Amino acid sequence: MIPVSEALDHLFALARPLEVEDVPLREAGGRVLARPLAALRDQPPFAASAMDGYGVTEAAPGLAFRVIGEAAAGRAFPGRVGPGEAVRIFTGAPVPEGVKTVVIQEDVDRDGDRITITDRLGDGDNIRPYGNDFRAGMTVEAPRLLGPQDIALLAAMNIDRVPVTRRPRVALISTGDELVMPGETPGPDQIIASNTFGLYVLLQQLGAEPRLLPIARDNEASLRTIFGMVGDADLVVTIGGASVGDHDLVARVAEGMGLERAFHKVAMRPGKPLMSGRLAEAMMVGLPGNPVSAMVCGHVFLAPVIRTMLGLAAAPAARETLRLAAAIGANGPREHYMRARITSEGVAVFDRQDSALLSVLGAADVLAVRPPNDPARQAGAEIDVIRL
Ligand SMILES: Nc1nc2c(c(=O)[nH]1)N[C@H]1C(S)=C(S)[C@@H](COP(=O)(O)OP(=O)(O)OC[C@H]3O[C@@H](n4cnc5c(N)ncnc54)[C@H](O)[C@@H]3O)O[C@H]1N2
Ligand code: MOO
Repeated sequence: MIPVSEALDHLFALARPLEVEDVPLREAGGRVLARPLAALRDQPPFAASAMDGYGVTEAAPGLAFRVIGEAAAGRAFPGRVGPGEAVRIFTGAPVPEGVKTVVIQEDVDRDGDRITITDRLGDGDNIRPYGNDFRAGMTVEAPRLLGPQDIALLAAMNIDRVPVTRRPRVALISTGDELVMPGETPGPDQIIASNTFGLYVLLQQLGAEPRLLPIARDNEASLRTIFGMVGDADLVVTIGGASVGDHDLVARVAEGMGLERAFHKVAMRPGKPLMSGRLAEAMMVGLPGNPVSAMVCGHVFLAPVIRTMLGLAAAPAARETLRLAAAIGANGPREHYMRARITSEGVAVFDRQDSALLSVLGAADVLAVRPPNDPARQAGAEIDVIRL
């Protein structure tokens, strides 16, 4: 058994960053920017009014002006504004030549084409200077996971196609005679393939392209057949059959098909029988079958692997340090990822930690991480958590 950190090092060495593809801007959300992008223009491309009001050469309570025209967003006032003159102006409009300040309309009395500034004058000139948001050439750096705000910025920079890292293709193989798909009618000794679907969605959320392969049965021929269907997957993930039982055949069959194994068994709870290696062009990760073990390994190992393939920094799942809501007992020799919930009192670790309990995992919002041989802890003690 190797420690979690060593397993992650092996996984990072196996995970290859994928190639770059260009996508239309609106499809770039949730993708990883692969190369820096530079703004193609200045923003705003003219000094712009920040308010609805009147553009004037100077402003003070009591000053009066004659309104000589209008400037709206997308329709500039063509002339120059001189002393005693005002231009009706709207938010986003180019500020005409000569205008030094925009007086908001709430601070003005209007009578026909005459305005008089009242004594309620606010601060500032209400003018956004030319290029004060960004200038042409300003860059958005890569790698970067693009969110809605980034897309808005890239659009303003007039970028319509975005170089992103290709989505990793992940083949998901469930194994076991006992499994049927959700919606099917299980026999009396069968259960529903559940973590398969949890992992599918996790992978999707990570920016991968998961593919569900048919369930492999607990015999070598069936496993070989399904392994033969992984096609051009970058990552092959098996679920179950990873342990030491007579029907746990994944390692043997994968090795028969050329798996160069990097490790098998990690000193963690749950997730001990994890394995990984290289299988022809793909990377393979064999997850334990227990539903919580598979999902925990998804967060602890698959998520960092997918991020690495997407070109993001090879780093373990992010942790935060919080405080325990109640005392917990000593930990054993394996790093323990305990299902827990954040409450107003702190991190409440659930009593029931069996790795088959999806209902408990469903009620959890964090994994509380206990180092190997961590002594008993009192309420209020610090504890690291990984958000689910
Ligand atoms: N003698 C030992 N027995 C076990 C050990 C051990 O070290 N020595 N390790 C235990 C640990 S830890 C785990 S975790 C499990 C993992 O076993 P496998 O990876 O071989 O998984 P299976 O035996 O195939 O299944 C375990 C459990 O999970 C259910 N399962 C499997 N796939 C799915 C799925 N896609 N969706 C829902 N449920 C699934 C399966 O029916 C079993 O109940 O081994 C321990 N045993
Ligand atoms: O991964 Mo196993 O759950 O440690 O029960």
